[in-house]
Amino acid sequence: MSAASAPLHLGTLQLTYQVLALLLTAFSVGGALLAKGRYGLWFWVGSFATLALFQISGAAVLPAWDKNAGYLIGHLGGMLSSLCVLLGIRAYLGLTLRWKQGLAFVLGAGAVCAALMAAGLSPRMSLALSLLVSAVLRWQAFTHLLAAFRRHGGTPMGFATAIILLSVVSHLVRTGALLSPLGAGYENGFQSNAFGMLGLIVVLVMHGFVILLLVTHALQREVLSLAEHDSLTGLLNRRGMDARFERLRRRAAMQGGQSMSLALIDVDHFKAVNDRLGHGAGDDVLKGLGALLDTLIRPTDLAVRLGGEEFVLLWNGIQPGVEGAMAEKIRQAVARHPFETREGPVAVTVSIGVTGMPAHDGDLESVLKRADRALYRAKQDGRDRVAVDPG
Ligand SMILES: Nc1nc2c(ncn2[C@@H]2O[C@H](COP(=O)(O)OP(=O)(O)OP(=O)(O)O)[C@@H](O)[C@H]2O)c(=O)[nH]1
Repeated sequence: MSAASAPLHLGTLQLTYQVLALLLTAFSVGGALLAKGRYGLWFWVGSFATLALFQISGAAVLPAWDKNAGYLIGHLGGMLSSLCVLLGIRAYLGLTLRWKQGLAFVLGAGAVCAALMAAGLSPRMSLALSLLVSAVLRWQAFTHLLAAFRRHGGTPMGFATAIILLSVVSHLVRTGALLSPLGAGYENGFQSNAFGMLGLIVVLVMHGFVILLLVTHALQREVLSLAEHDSLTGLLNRRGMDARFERLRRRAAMQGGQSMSLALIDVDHFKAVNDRLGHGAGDDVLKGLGALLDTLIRPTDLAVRLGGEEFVLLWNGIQPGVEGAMAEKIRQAVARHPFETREGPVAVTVSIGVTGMPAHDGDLESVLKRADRALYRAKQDGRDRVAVDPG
């Protein structure tokens, strides 16, 4: 990492690298400010800044005092930068940071590097060790990203994962090269310094790409989530239900054809609530109903706001024939629940049309039609009741 810190003067190449590193730092600070510090971007900024600052001080300042300290500070900078990459990815994925353990690991490795050089071993060995430590930290970052990619997919996440893996490989290759006869000229040779600086620039550009890819991935997920959720209640909307239904149906079919049931829920005389208390209070009722329905289902079931005052519950993996009783429990829970609104508590009732379907031949359109037929009956029969369509 700190091949750049070897010469005691700032050559043209070195200056170019450091200007580039500072420009990239400024660029990512701007990006982080724009993104309001989300996605753990500050750690990425840290990774740039650490590399740049440590390289500059390692190359330009400390060697005048102690050449080995110059090397050491550069090697430490490389490891801290890799730690920033790991923390950035952990923050981005919402994992606990564990920065104290990371810092202790890096500082411990730094102490070993210092001891190696104090014992008369070449800075080459210290660099090799620090690159190995960086590879370990980056490998952890890679495993986190890979797990996230397996869960969520997405091309940008795939590329980001591949780039981090590439950076692990490049660190290992550099370690190998340093330990082989190829690394012999590390301390003095202009060529190996040039090679080292080129490596650093590649790492910085890689970091830049990973940031862009992760931000793209996060934005893509945000847009998809907005498109599939209802803004008032936060429940899935029709599009979100369509997207998940097929997956649920296939899973239920694979698990031995367990059946699914769909309940279509409609608030009774909702127009009267709006007319009496205003649209705002009506919205509060819908929000409260959405929240209540969400608490009444299992995490594997779906709660959906289909539109207006119409909701859907989709139960999967239930025994055939129990859907009527389940819908009745929902009806009673709604009737008992006072909904908090800006105009005070409001009580509403719901009518529910419910129907079951064998998982293997469920077709959402026809199931919805059957539930709608049952709902129509529940309304006709006087509301605040459940009607079952036998399918
Ligand atoms: N506050 C609010 N009202 C909505 C929203 N979407 C639809 N509505 C209202 O919901 C009411 C639905 O009225 P209707 O379809 O006549 O049904 P209802 O009054 O509930 O009567 P029944 O369903 O026959 O019991 C209409 O007044 C719509 O304006 C919404 O997002 N917020």
